[in-house]
Amino acid sequence: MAQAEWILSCEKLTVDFDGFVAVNQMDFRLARGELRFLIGPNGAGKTTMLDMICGKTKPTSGKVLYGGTMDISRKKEHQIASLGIARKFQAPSIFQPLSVFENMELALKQNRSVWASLFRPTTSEQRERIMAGLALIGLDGKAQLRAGSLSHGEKQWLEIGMMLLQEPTVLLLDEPVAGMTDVETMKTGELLMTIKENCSVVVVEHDMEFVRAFSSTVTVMHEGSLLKEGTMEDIQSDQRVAEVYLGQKAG
Ligand SMILES: Nc1ncnc2c1ncn2[C@@H]1O[C@H](COP(=O)(O)OP(=O)(O)OP(=O)(O)O)[C@@H](O)[C@H]1O
Repeated sequence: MAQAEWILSCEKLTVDFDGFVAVNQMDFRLARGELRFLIGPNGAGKTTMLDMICGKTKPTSGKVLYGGTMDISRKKEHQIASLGIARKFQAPSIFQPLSVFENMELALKQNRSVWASLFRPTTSEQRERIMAGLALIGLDGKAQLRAGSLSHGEKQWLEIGMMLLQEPTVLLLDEPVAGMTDVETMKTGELLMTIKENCSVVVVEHDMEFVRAFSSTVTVMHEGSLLKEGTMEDIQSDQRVAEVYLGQKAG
């Protein structure tokens, strides 16, 4: 694949936390329009990889190329976010007392202060974008409900919907289905399959049923390094993966 087709390419990415090498010479490439799952046992370095991509943690060495050419590994977190790399953490950061619609309004006007944007009238074009976003995440029928009254899964979807209003190019998700019901988990997978048409997605995940159902390529990390990359079938039939990860889970 030509370099420009990789929306992200991490090359020999390494971070050393005072002598503890959490990620070690990690190569990771993400194609445009791809939904990639990043798995591995606890402490493998998955979250740290996302932290380095979004600028929360600075790599000790190696680089992250965005769009094939731009080295973003020394850029600040807000600069990386404004380039279109969005990071969602496990706990949803929504405004519980506000309605679902108001949360979306705030996200749309994110570059202004919370109070200023609340009192600025929403245009009909913005209203349409919000309703289209709510339809995508399945919350169009709940626009006027208080966000705090939503189920755990619905809150996660709302946060994803809010992030999508910023039209990111890459979405980084850390265990998005943790704590969800089976039905919510499947709906989330379907949502991600739709999202990836316009935005590449990286999902750090422990839920193997979820990964099996929605993955094409899976990246396995172990002790900070790449252990294996391939389809779920490739991963499951790999002896080393069984030993370090699936074997650990099974036994
Ligand atoms: N800021 C830090 N300082 C020191 N050590 C850190 C720091 N951040 C992470 N680590 C260590 O780096 C290793 C990798 O952590 P990381 O959270 O990336 O793993 P993970 O694969 O996401 O694990 P889990 O699946 O349990 O979330 C762990 O041993 C962790 O304790």
